[in-house]
Amino acid sequence: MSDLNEQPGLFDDIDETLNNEAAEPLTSKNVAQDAPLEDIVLNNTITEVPLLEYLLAQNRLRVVDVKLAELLCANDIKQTHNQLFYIILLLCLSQQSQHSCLTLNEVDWSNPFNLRKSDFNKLDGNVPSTLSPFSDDFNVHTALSYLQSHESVGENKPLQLFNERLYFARLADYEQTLADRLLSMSERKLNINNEVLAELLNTYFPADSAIETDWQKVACAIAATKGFSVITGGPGTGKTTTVTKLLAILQSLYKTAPLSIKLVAPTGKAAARLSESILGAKNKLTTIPDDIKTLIPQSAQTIHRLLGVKPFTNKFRHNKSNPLHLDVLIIDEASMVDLSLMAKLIEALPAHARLILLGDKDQLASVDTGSVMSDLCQGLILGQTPSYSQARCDELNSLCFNNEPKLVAQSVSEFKLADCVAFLQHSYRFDTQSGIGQLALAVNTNNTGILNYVEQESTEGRFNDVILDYDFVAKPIEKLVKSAASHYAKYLNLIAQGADVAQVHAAFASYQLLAAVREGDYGVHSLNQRIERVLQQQGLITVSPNTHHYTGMPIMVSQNDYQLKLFNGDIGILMPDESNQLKAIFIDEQGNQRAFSPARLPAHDKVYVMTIHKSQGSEFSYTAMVLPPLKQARMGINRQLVYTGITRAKNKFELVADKKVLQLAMNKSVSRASGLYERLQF
Ligand SMILES: Nc1ncnc2c1ncn2[C@@H]1O[C@H](COP(=O)(O)OP(=O)(O)OP(=O)(O)O)[C@@H](O)[C@H]1O
Repeated sequence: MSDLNEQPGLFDDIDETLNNEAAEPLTSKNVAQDAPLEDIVLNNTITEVPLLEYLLAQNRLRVVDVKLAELLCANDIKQTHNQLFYIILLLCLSQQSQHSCLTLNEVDWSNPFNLRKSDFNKLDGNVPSTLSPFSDDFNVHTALSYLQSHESVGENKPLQLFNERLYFARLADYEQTLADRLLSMSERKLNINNEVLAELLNTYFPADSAIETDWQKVACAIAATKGFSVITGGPGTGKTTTVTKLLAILQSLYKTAPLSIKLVAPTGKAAARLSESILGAKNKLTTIPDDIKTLIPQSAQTIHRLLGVKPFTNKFRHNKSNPLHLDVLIIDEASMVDLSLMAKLIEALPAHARLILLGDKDQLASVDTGSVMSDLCQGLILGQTPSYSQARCDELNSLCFNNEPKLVAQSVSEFKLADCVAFLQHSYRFDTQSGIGQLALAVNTNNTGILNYVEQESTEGRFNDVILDYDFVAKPIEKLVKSAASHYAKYLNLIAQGADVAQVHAAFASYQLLAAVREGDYGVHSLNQRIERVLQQQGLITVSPNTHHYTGMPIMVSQNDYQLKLFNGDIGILMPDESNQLKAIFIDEQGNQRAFSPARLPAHDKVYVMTIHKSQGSEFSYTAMVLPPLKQARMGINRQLVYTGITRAKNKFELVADKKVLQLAMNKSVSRASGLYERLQF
């Protein structure tokens, strides 16, 4: 099965949820605190105890999972207890890897924990006699028949089945809520004058003979004619430009009663970036009349701020019974939004609202459970028309192309929302002359031909926006640390010169070193130390052994603090304030400066280097990325991770990696188990 057996904690931040959920109903994540192994009293029907002990000793399973499985199987009859117990453990494992469910027909029942017999050779004492606790003839049908008659499975029960998927009830409910609301939004009849809409589309997207199909125009037509839509595309394909034109079109259509539009993103950084991009697009788009421009908001906020966090709960001020006051909601960086947050957000929308999701379907999935964006974008292929129905093609051809049959139905889609999804396919930022764009394409499509081309062009100096350093033998890490220090010298010099906070922050954010892992020589911890040491040697910072904080230290908050309104992922820089007191100064998504004394800060880390996961939603003019050596890379490096890292770069990208690791990543695409798409099938 997919990546059920990966150990995420080793590589990424998936234990650090963006929305700090607490007090949720029963799941393996929140059922109880971990207890010592000896506290487990196993039901005497449990077989393969050495296997269980091995999984616990290897930290593959947690005691809390075992307790939960025991609890849910407490009343089972002897014959099924053992199997159900182990199935629930598999569900716990699946959820720890941020899957929404356990896909029963993908489980390898002969080796469900993906173990190697050779690993048992090193064991003393109780050696497992088998890789699987299930009998040889056990299969998905047996599993289903046991589960269907199980007292913990079903409506209003802790576990739920949907087709061949097993869920903790909470996640099944979120998925169903989301599917129902998206469908009803997409089916809502909108009162639009198609002639006026076609005219507006032609004004903002005049026919261009150089473009085969103007996908931006198609995207606008899709989003203007549906209550729910998705606009996806790679870096620089014009998502912000398109949505700005879309908002101009919508405000023109509803000129007599302007729409209340809200822009949100999952993190403060992403919201700040969206505000900046919308402002940039508004300034560039001279075809939008000024009276319409004033009706397009340019200030974005975080989803949490929009919903109104209730401190210390997992609840929001706005919900089904207290809906948001808005007509249109745009969610940028939607791939970062997890299932639970998306479901809560959708529930809080008033019945008449339109929802538009923006993002890159190929980026890393959300930190917490689910993969909503990629579920909704399943089946999109670069260079191909998405599977719109014939009726939708006719409608779009009439709105966008004066009835020219540019869009032709390819095949009948089984997906009920297929007509709501727009795919931007041409990058305006990274054309074929851009090494960054080509490298991102090579990785995203696992195309070694394009990779070879990028290598050749960058070696011969034709792609000067990409540096590929594969030379692991020559200890490139020294070079990388020195190079990072020389970049960071710029913002440190600005602090020394007393430059203003905005300038210092901008200089810091112009360069960022990303690492795929936390531990080891190529991990965040070690690299942070090394860069700090070089900066200290160069006299750019003064780190004293007695104080944890110093002038120039860049930090990233790692825990939400609702009181201070500082959130996981916020970046601050320590510098003296007007009264020469050392303060951590942050700039929020509205551009406001906020200073905190270091002692008051919530948990935070140094951030000369950040994980690729943490970099999602940000972009840096110069992005450097280091991947760990092959041995360490095998577990957690994948295509989505590397693609996300590359696409953070705006002007220059530097990769330090063993080429074999890059190839390994390109070959390994990961997906999360989810039933969202299935719930939206005809
Ligand atoms: N149709 C177009 N013709 C020419 N330039 C365009 C067009 N659409 C977008 N651009 C330009 O391409 C660049 C990227 O556009 P935009 O910021 O809208 O893309 P994006 O997909 O939102 O990018 P990001 O990767 O930052 O999310 C901008 O400079 C924009 O002005």
